[in-house]
Amino acid sequence: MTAIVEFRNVSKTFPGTKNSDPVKAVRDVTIDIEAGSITGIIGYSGAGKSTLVRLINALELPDTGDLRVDGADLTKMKERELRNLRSSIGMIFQQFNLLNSRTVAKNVEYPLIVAGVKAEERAKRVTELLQFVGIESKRNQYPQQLSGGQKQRVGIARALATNPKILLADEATSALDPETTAEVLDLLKRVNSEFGTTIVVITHEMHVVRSICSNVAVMEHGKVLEHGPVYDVFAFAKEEATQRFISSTIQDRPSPETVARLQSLHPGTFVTVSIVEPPVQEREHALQSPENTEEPASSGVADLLSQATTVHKTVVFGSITEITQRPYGSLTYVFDGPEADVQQLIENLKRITATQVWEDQRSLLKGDAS
Ligand SMILES: Nc1ncnc2c1ncn2[C@@H]1O[C@H](COP(=O)(O)OP(=O)(O)OP(=O)(O)O)[C@@H](O)[C@H]1O
Repeated sequence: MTAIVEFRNVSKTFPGTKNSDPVKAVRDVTIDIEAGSITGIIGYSGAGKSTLVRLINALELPDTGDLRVDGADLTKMKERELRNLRSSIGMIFQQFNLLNSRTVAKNVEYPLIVAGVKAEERAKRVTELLQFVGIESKRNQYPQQLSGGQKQRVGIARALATNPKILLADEATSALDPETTAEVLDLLKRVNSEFGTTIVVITHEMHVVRSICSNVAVMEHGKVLEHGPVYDVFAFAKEEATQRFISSTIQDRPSPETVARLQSLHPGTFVTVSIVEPPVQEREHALQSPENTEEPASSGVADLLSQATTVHKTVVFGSITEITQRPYGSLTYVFDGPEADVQQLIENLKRITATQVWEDQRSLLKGDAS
């Protein structure tokens, strides 16, 4: 893996005002952003996501730490070099930030004029870009005549005009409806795969991460809590903040209320098992060593269940989805049978996958009219 952005112990504090204390927006962050990746930066409002990303294109400068972008040490650059860096990194925004007094074509042409590209070449490039984002027929219209999705296409064409190696997207789909969001995300995927552009996506929407990102960093209070391949961070989240994020968008486990209702219908021990594959590194290791025949948890779980012949098993809740083309989710079973055999089965399951044994939740149903 080659890093195109390297943060080393980077911090950024905004000075306080008369009425407010200084804000430590980014605290001691050390991460690499992989060249050619689509990396999501997630976290609640105020976590420091925008500041982290604005450090990459030098819209903010670090107070301490080292920051290398495409091999160059940003903290040692002179103002002119910083200006060059800023114009060499594309950026798109939630509110599109188009120039309303200029046509679509003129908006896309603008960065080329700033970069000193000759008129003939500019015209060719603008047409190419508008074709790529699928909006050539609107070239002479003004931004206010366009839908949100069309405006963001113009934003993407403009951001790509100077062939940036890095494209930063700050909540670029948050103002769009779900269908348009999907189209814009597809377009970003094409930018990544056809031009090899590294894309850094700030988002509070987990489905954005699930559908396009290869890597993800989770931020809270200015710190990067976890980062790595999306599947590994999601399936093996260590930090509570990450787990909260995941459960807020992927309802893969029954709520305690659901379990309470199910418990009133089924006698037995309620057990929820995670259905995930091993982390990426372990999987790659397994592929490289043919003697290693480790199975995904789903087949291991199935084997253990079928071996426990004295225990009756009923699936009462299940949600399995895909994250980066790998299974992710859980199944909830009711086990009924001799106590020792049920406990043995649970112990065996715990050895291969995250396994939650539910206490009796039925007290939650008290006062419930239904
Ligand atoms: N220019 C600034 N001056 C002072 N404080 C700032 C400035 N920019 C950001 N902050 C503060 O730094 C903290 C992190 O802000 P930032 O915008 O990076 O977070 P975020 O995770 O992107 O949040 P959001 O999703 O709401 O944009 C916040 O407390 C914010 O108020």
